[in-house]
Amino acid sequence: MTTAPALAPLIARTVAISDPGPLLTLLPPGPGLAWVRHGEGLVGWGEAMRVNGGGESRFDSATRAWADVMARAVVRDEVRMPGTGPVAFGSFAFSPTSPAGSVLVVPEVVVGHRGDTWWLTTISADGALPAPVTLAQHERDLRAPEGTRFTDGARPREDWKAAVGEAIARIEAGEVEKVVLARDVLARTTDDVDPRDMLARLADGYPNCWTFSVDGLLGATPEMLVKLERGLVTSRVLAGTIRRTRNDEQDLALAASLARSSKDLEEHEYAVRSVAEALAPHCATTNVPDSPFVLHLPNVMHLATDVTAVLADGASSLDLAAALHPSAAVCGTPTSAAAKLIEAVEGMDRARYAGPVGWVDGTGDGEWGIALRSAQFDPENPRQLRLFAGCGIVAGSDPEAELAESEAKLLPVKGALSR
Ligand SMILES: C=C(O[C@H]1C=CC=C(C(=O)O)[C@@H]1O)C(=O)O
Repeated sequence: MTTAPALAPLIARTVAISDPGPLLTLLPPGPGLAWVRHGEGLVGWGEAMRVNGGGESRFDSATRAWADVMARAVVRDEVRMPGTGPVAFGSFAFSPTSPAGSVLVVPEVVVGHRGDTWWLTTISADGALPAPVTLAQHERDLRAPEGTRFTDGARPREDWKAAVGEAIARIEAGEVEKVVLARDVLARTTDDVDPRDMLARLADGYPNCWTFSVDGLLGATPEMLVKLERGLVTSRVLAGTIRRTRNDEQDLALAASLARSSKDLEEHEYAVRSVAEALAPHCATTNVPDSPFVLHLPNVMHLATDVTAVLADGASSLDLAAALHPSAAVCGTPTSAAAKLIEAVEGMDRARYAGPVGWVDGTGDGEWGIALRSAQFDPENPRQLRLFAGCGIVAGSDPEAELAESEAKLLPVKGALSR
């Protein structure tokens, strides 16, 4: 783990501001940070502090580093809402063995919006007062470029289908009940991609999702691993998917069949159970609805359950994300056997795809989504990105249908990169 700079206290000041325009238009050129849904959320830029980590202890070391920083911080917060005061954006690798590790970034500037309130937080980590900031809007290009080429990533499609077949055989042999297998796709664009345009397209096309950007990982996830706000815990669990057609009537019939599909209900149940069990040690009461609802997104529909709970042990949102990861929505059941099966048959490094991504504030409140429907920029090459999608596999799965489902899940990011 590296923490820099060393011992100067973090100094942060939050003030209310008038509506500065849509959050995503405020990002200046460069690697921006974002967590936005329906126009609300946080954007940040500059880097007051960065904490890199990795391995099994990546969550612990991030939690400890953030607690140390906050213990020494000097904060003047005139707004006092979740997300005001200093915040850290973070992204964690799915697997402890991934070289992608983890990162927490404390920006120098954060702009937030919630309801009728907008705020500006300025942060410094060198002991000096934060520099004043003038906000400016930057028009974004919502039209995706032409000429982007997509090619198979670590494995050709036929190989991936064979891996799904292998997973089904192992499920039938009783090794696991459910496993999530993912694949990657490479995108090569003809011009440099401006991440801010990509974010604007994702937010425009998928307003019900959380559009995020942390350290070159961008996406629009529909799945909230955990949100903690003043003691109330919420988690949106997704598992069980059907592709949308372009016909509303047909989609309604498909939604009804999804809600009755025993294969999808089984896949969903595993995911809900894994979340409820992981929250239980931290919470006084947990409310799990009896049956899921169908979440309609422009590309797919999912079985969805909103789990709510009341925090009992003072855990932070980052602690809860660590306890919940990896849920059965991205790993499987039982967790450790499914993780081993993924290592054995998936054939790629997921890096930070399917890991927690989000933010935490100085009180521990925060929002951590699962980094789905996402792409990782190549730090060496702004014309190359790695896209990811995965599918829950149970005994009743079919490799061809899973490949088609993975393609449907790639649509948001593909659509943000090509016309
Ligand atoms: C693993 C992914 O989706 C998960 C979330 C929702 C539905 C899923 C499914 O039906 O397989 C997956 O569990 C992905 O989008 O890459």
